Amino acid sequence: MVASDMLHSNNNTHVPPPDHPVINPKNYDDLLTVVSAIRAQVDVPLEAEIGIICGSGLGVIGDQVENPIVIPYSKIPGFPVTNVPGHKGNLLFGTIAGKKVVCMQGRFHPYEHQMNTALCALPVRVMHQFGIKTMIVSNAAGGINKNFQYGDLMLIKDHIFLPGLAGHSPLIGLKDPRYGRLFTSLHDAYNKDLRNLAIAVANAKKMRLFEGVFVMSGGPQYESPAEVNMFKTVGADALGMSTCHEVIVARQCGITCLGFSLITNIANLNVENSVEVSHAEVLETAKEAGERASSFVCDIIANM
Ligand SMILES: O=P(O)(O)O[C@@H]1C[C@H](O)[C@@H](CO)O1
Ligand SMILES: Nc1nc2[nH]cnc2c(=O)[nH]1
Repeated sequence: MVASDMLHSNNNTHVPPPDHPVINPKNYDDLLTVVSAIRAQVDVPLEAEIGIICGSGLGVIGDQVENPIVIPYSKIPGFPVTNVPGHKGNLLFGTIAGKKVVCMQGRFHPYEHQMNTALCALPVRVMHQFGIKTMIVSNAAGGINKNFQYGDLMLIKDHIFLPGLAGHSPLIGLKDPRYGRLFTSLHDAYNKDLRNLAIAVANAKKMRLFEGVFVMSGGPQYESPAEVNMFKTVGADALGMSTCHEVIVARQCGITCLGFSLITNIANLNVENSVEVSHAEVLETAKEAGERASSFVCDIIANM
């Protein structure tokens, strides 16, 4: 086993104390307590207009934040922590291209937290409390579309949220009206104007950029070839283990979303010549493509 494949022997520097209790994500007052705890960490007012979520190995996007205030997740009472290699576990406040941003340098995956998608999407609600109106979300994904190559970027135009369809929606059980509409519409989950802006930016940079449908499975195992074929049949172009629950919560909060996948591996479609998929490979591709992805995000923000 490669070191970076080991889930609990990781490169995170912020290991939480063992008694780090996590809040109830379905209690709105608990959310406000977390927000107050974050505000209490610094003596300057914290606010942001754009939220960013960095996918596996894409923490380099966070390195673009200027004059960052860095708050480790482990220092935020009630906040979950991540143990997945390639996710640093910091909340950053600062600017990109003169715009105020808050960046999650590392996310929470439902497979790490007993499929508690509401808890994993909690940071989106936190970022909303700090004022974000727009969210840029990224992930590392396996490519299904036959045109994809390692390191390609795919704008997410729509999603298939398999855990959500199977009863793991982050909106289940929310009773407090302050959360917003329970029956959230996903008709424009990945905003068309923002996608058009991203396409214009990619064209100006002469970058390869695709648009496609992202499917989220529960993980943490990668998909079997038969499963990949099933997802291909229903119209998916790329496969991951995150993002959909975050975007759903963002839409409930009224946040406009832009999402993209970095194609870190090619998903196996043929059982007879399938190859091993590993998180080490995912991180390796993300490392190679990270600078391109972060420059793309910065240019989008500059043009917003
Ligand atoms: O945080 P993301 O969704 O980018 O992470 C992907 C999905 C799994 O956590 C991991 C698999 O290699 O990368
Ligand atoms: N589900 C899933 N997530 C990924 N993240 C990076 N690659 C993959 C993949 O092939 N499948």
